[in-house]
Amino acid sequence: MEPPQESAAAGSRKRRRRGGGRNRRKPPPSSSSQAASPPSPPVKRQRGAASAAPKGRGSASKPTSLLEKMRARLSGGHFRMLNEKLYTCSGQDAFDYFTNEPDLFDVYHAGYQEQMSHWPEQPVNIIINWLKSHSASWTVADFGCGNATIAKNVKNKVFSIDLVSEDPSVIACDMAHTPLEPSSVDVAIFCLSLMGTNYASYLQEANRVLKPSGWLLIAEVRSRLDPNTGGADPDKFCEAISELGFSLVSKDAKNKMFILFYLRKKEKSKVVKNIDWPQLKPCLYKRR
Ligand SMILES: C[S@@+](CC[C@H](N)C(=O)[O-])C[C@H]1O[C@@H](n2cnc3c(N)ncnc32)[C@H](O)[C@@H]1O
Repeated sequence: MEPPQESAAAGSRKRRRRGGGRNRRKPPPSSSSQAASPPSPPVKRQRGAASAAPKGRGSASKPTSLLEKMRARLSGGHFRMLNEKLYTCSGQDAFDYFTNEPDLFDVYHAGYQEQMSHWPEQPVNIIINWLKSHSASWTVADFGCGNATIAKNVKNKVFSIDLVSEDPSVIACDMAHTPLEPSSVDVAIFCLSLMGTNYASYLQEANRVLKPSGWLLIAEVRSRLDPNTGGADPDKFCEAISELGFSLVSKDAKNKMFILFYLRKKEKSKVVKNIDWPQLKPCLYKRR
């Protein structure tokens, strides 16, 4: 598979800098708190900072002046608004929204990184280690890649997919409809990214692009899958994915903030119509 073309993305970035920026769907690669309580405010995202930030330490520097404090408070509120939007609208609506306002992607990710800096462990790091312990020749699709941390930390060929492309290697699209070829990837990853109300269509897309026996890794916020706090029943969630054509290999529920599911695409599966997908509770962050 060829990587997405650089020129289109570079053009897209230039257009955004001019203020009229829009996402461009890249040409298809050819065959080839959780309610965490935020103490410190989000800061502007640094590229690649996700994996570089030491655990348990915020990437934010402490605001000193009153003006800085007010700015931080405003951007924290903005992050929570964007986060709620992503959890309560469809992928297509989210794509249209961020395409029209691509700078909001930075606002969202600054706030997201700030929240993650308080998590004792980040699921993306566990996934990176899992990939490193398997074949580097596997092709990976990272659905909802954010800062493309996975692509930056493994040797594998990674198709990084998100609503906005700030890097030529990231494919900007609604991940319900990617330009990837059918049966073309060995691993599909959703790391805290099953956000839209139509999340089932993202998993259907992963099913389409995965090779038979390919791996599906899903990390989700614990509270979204906790029936005791209004979340979905994790067994029902797994049952629905199984009806889509996957077998659960293992479930890692030992982390405080998230659950990780390791599934494999069945060699052959009969098509189940009308799968009963449980609703995943939006993960809304409290104001700290
Ligand atoms: C919570 S962030 C996680 C980012 C990254 N996976 C990580 O673990 O650091 C979720 C990401 O999914 C992306 N996302 C949500 N819905 C999407 C959609 N329909 N299509 C593409 N990306 C989407 C968001 O833009 C965001 O970057």
